[in-house]
Amino acid sequence: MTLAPFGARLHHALETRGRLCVGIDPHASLLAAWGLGDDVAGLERFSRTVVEALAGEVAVLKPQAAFFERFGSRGIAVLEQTVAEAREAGALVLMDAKRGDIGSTMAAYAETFLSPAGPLFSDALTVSPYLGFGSLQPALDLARANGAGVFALALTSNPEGAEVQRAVAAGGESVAQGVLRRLAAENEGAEPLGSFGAVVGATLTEAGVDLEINGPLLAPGVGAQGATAADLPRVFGDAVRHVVPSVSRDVLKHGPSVAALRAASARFVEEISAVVK
Ligand SMILES: O=C(O)c1cc(=O)[nH]c(=O)n1[C@@H]1O[C@H](COP(=O)(O)O)[C@@H](O)[C@H]1O
Repeated sequence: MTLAPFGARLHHALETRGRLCVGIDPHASLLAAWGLGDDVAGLERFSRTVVEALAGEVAVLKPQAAFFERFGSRGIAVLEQTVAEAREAGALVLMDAKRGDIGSTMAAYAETFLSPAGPLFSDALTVSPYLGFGSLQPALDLARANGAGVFALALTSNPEGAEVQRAVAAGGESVAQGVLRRLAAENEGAEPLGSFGAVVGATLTEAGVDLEINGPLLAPGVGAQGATAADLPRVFGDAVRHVVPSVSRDVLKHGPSVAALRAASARFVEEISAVVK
């Protein structure tokens, strides 16, 4: 089955389900708080509960691969199952694996996450452009061919990111602005929204870059990292209409109650809809 372009699928999901991405980040501390063991059985129960609670409700679920990989092959099996079940229930799955490497290796990462033949096929993948934006080409090409998307790190939510991302490259453009410019070129002409997004932290005091990339702007940092929905218009300006706020711990801490997880995510959707029209 050929999928419609990711940007169009995301646009539809945000319109119908509300503007929110919830991260599936099974921290050891959350497993303990949910009364689960810090083991594969705990991981599986945690992930299944989040999928049961939210995959039929929120636009995007974002499993953070590291929390599955730390259990080795059995953790990856849980990740495969999580992706499949979440997609089956109607959520778009954004695999948060932040991959980035020389082009020939990037092609293998792209095969892993962006080829429908693979067991980890996801609707989109986070990638790091810091081996040079051009090194991402195999992922961009495979995503485009398969109706998937890519989110490249532009201005991350952590304070350490600025030393690299705000650095001014030859020609006077910041490194982050260069990433955004290349994403805009990939999205040129796409309607209603391009498939190539940027990650821009909601925790920034100001963006200070041109965010008009005709693509989605994933905004982690809402909740546990201190940003709120009310910060979004200040950080994103007019481009706030393309923002996809992402929350992990501040939703997940309400589990294991399915009803409480749903209520928490619904509260975020409501708060966000009050500031992003
Ligand atoms: O790509 C990401 O999702 C990401 C980028 C970024 O700049 N900052 C950031 O926090 N993230 C991820 O977003 C999630 C944030 O989790 P919470 O702070 O618990 O909401 C984690 O999975 C991070 O790895």
